[in-house]
Amino acid sequence: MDQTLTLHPVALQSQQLRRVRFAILAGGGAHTLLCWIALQLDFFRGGEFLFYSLFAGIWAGHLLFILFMLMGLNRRLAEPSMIMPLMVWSTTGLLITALFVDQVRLCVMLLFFAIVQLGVFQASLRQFMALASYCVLGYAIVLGVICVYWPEAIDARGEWIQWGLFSVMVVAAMLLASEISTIRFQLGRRNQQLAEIVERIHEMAVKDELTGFYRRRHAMELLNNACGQSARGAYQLAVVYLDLDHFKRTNDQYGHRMGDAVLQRFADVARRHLTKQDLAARLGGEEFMLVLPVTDQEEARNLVEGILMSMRSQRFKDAPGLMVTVSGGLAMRADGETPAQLIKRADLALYRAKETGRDKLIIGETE
Ligand SMILES: Nc1nc2c(ncn2[C@@H]2O[C@H](COP(=O)(O)OP(=O)(O)OP(=O)(O)O)[C@@H](O)[C@H]2O)c(=O)[nH]1
Repeated sequence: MDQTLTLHPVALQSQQLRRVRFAILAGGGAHTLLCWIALQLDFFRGGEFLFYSLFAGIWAGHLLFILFMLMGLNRRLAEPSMIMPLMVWSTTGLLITALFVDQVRLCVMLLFFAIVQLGVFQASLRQFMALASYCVLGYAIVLGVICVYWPEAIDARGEWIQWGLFSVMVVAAMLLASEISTIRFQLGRRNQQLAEIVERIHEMAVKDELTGFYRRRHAMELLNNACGQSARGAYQLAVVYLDLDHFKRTNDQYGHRMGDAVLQRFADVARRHLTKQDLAARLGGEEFMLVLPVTDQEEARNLVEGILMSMRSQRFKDAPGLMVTVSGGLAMRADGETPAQLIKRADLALYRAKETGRDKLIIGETE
């Protein structure tokens, strides 16, 4: 029965994915170029074969990520931009190559800051911390391995000093990321509050406060849509006008507040009989409209008779003698019939129900 407004951020997501794909290509390209220059300058221990084998593996990983995105498989993931796996993979690429580029190791490791900026607006602070720890520890392990296996290739003291500097820079970057993360969190909360306010204003504009049913104007728009869908053969459509009997008497005898309670009780009872596809509106005072997509007239009649019967059996604690009945007029949408004609027939049927004794449902005839 509820119509909710949902914002579908598909465009935003695809823009984000394009950005990620570009970052993979640009970042991967910069990393490859830097190591290739190192290779040309004879700084790449292991030579050409190792260089090409390593980068074939790294690029295979990058291209797998891109392929995964192009095939749309990432949309099934909780985090479609796959920022965290991507950052971990790219950092791993840096660490592996850092093992072989002796003179420009720090330059290669500095590319980590380019990797971090990829997730600056998406990853959480905890994710950043985990990635930073992985990178700093990984860098330390790389240096440890070199010290053990190729001690002659490096100046260990100088390398550890560089590692210390790098670690300090990473901590500073994490503090900045934490600031950004806090701002992002506050903005997110503000956005959430705004969305809730907009939702509430929308609810107030389209829904009646007392019963929670749609107001007349919005209900007529929804009825137009439902008529269109019914005309395209989606379903048969029943429009029902319902009116509480002798409601003025209820107000006069038991007071306006009791009258309000009766209206709310009617709404609760009707709601229990309706499904998500049905639409209920308060047209004004004690007059209501139901729009029911059904398979046939019988289904609609049974549903409305159920509401009428339930209302008959309602009792009110503050007004023990009060019995509330409801009259109704039902019209099935005929081929080519406009919403206005359909409403008119339902209203006429309601009028006849009132004229012929109330507490009953009359089916409107087709013209
Ligand atoms: N308590 C309450 N009463 C309302 C509200 N809106 C309209 N009414 C009252 O509903 C009553 C409607 O009375 P009528 O139109 O004469 O209809 P009725 O007494 O139900 O008579 P029939 O429809 O012919 O059975 C009026 O007394 C209105 O003041 C509301 O929101 N709350």
